[in-house]
Amino acid sequence: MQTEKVEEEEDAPEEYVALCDFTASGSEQLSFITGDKLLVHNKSSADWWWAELQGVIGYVPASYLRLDGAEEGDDTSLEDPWQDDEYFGSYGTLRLHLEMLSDRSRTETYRQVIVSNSASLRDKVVMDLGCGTGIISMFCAQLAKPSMVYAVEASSMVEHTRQLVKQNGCEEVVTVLQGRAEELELPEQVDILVSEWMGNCLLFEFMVESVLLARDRWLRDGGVMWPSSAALALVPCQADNYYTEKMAFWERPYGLDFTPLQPLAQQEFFTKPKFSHLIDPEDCLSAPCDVICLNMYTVQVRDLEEMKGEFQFCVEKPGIFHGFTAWFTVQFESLEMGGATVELNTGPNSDPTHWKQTLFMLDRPIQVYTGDSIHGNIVLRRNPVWRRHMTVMLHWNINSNTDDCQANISLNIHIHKC
Ligand SMILES: N=C(N)NCC[C@H]1O[C@@H](n2cnc3c(N)ncnc32)[C@H](O)[C@@H]1O
Repeated sequence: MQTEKVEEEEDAPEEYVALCDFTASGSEQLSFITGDKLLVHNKSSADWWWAELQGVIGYVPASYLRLDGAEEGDDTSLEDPWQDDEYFGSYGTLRLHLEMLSDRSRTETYRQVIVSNSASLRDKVVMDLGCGTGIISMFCAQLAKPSMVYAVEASSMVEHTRQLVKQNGCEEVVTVLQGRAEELELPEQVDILVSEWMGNCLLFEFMVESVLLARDRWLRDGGVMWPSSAALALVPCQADNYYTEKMAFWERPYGLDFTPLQPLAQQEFFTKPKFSHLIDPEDCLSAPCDVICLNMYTVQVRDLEEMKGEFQFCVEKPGIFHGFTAWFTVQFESLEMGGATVELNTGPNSDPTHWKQTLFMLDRPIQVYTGDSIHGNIVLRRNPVWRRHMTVMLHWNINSNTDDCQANISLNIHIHKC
C-alpha cells in the first residue's frame, strides 16, 4: 500500500512492539507475532488501534502491545498485570457481593452442598477461599460441625466479614484471615478447600489460579476440592434480537441508508463476547456439549495458559446460525463414598444466575438446516500480559447435505478478547 506524503504535519505514528501473537478474525484486523514492530496511526478506541505492519493496515488489540523502547519496568500498567488494585477494590464494596448473594441458584447450591455433607463435615478443617462476606463459612458453622473454617479474603470487605461472623455467633468455628490465599500462612493443612471462584465463561478473572496454588499448598493428601470439577458448555444458536439491535439497525434508520457503518458495527460489537446474554432455550440450534473440562484435583496452573476443546453439533432444526453461546457447570462431589454429586448449572435450562450466559457472534449469520454438522474447536488463550483476561478462538466448519447449499462453508476463525 503506497503511503503518499501528507501535506499538513500529522501526528507521527508511534512504534509499538507486540508482546504476544495475534491472529486476525476478519479482513479489518491485522495479524502479528510476538516481537513485531507495528506503527500505530490511530488509537480509535481503548481496546482496538489502527496500525500498520510491513505496509498492511488494520485493527490490532491494544492490550497486546507495548510502546517500543519502554522497558518492562518503565510501563507502570505492566507493574500490575493482575490489576489487583482495581480487582480487589471492586470486591471491597457491596455491589458485587450483593449481586452474588442475590443469586439464589448460586448461593442455595453452596448451602445444599454443606447440608448434604453435614455429617461428614464434623471435625473437619475447611478453607473458604475468597469468602467475600463469609456466607459459605457461616453455612458451614451453622449447618455442620467442622472443627475450623479458615475464611480467607483479600479485599477490604474482610473487616465487615469479621463483624458478620461475630454477629451470627460463628466466631468459635470461623477464623477470618485477610490476604491472598496463595500467600497466606495457615497453621495447618485443610481437609476441604471450598471456593466460589467462577467468572464469566468460567475462567474470566482467573481466580482459579489462586485456588490451584492454595490446593497445592494447603489441601492435605486425600482432601476434597469443592467444586471438584468444572465444564465449559457451548451451543450454536440464533440471536436475532441482538443481531437486529446491533447490525440490522443500520439498514434503514429513519428512512436513511446507514449500511456503510455495518463493518464498524461488526468490529465494535461482534469482536468481543456479550457477557450479559440470556439465551432462550428455543434459540439453541442443537444440543450443547462440554468443550472444556477441568478436574480440580489434577489441573495445573500451566494448563490454564491454553485450553482447547473439540465440538461437533448436529443441527436439530432449521434456523439462522448467528453465533455460539457458552456457559459453565460445576460439580461438588459428596464427602461420603457413593453419595450424590451436587451440580450448579448456569445454562439456559436451569434457574438463571448472575453469570447469565456468554454470546459469541459470527461476523455474518448463516442459514442452517436440520442434519447439518457444525464441527470445529475452541481455544481459550490466557492473555500473556493481562493475567485476568483471555482470548477465545472458535474455528468451525459446516457440512450440509441440503441440495440448495452451494458448498460447505469455509473454515471460519473468530477471535474474541475478553
Ligand atoms: N468470580 C468470583 N466468584 N469472584 C469472587 C471473588 C471473591 O474472592 C476474593 N478473592 C479473589 N481472589 C482471591 C485470592 N487470591 N485470595 C483471597 N481472596 C480472593 C475476592 O476479593 C472476592 O471477594
